[in-house]
Amino acid sequence: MRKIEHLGVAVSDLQKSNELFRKLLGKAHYKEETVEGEGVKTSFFQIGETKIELLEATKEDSPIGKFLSKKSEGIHHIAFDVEDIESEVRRLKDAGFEILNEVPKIGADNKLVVFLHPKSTNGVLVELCQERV
Ligand SMILES: CC[C@H](C(=O)O)C(=O)SCCNC(=O)CCNC(=O)[C@H](O)C(C)(C)COP(=O)(O)OP(=O)(O)OC[C@H]1O[C@@H](n2cnc3c(N)ncnc32)[C@H](O)[C@@H]1OP(=O)(O)O
Ligand SMILES: [Co+2]
Repeated sequence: MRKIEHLGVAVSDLQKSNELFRKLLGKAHYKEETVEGEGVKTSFFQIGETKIELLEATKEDSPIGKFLSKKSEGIHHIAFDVEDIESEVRRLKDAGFEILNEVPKIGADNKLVVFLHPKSTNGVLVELCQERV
């Protein structure tokens, strides 16, 4: 793990939250991107070395849709930047963490991503991100 890549925040209305975070952070988001496979539309704010990723569900039956139906808006996951996602998956699996998708999938912001189940990470949904070349 090289650094915190982003903090994922689940929101109900991406445009409203873009404006709120623009006021909060004093700068606008640098991109919006929909990840069809995840049923999510994202918006990214760069803050120093790390980012805030706002996440709005594009369909009810999606991780963010389910999260918002059971909980409220707020912090959804923490993402770590890794150099070699496949070796990190092997290391973490050997260390007893539950990997949700052993095969990395395409994420937002030009990344390959893997998620760990929160029940094996003290209740924190963890995402691993590797820059796609
Ligand atoms: C990839 C695009 C983008 C990127 O950065 O590139 C993203 O980050 S997309 C983010 C959205 N995608 C995901 O989150 C994929 C991984 N998530 C999942 O597979 C599910 O959401 C999962 C397995 C974490 C939860 O599934 P589900 O909601 O169907 O199950 P439950 O509601 O029964 O939850 C089980 C258990 O986990 C707790 N939970 C659920 N979500 C979270 C969370 N975000 N943080 C912490 N804990 C969470 C939930 O409370 C249940 O706990 P329990 O004690 O059993 O009540
Ligand atoms: Co993320």
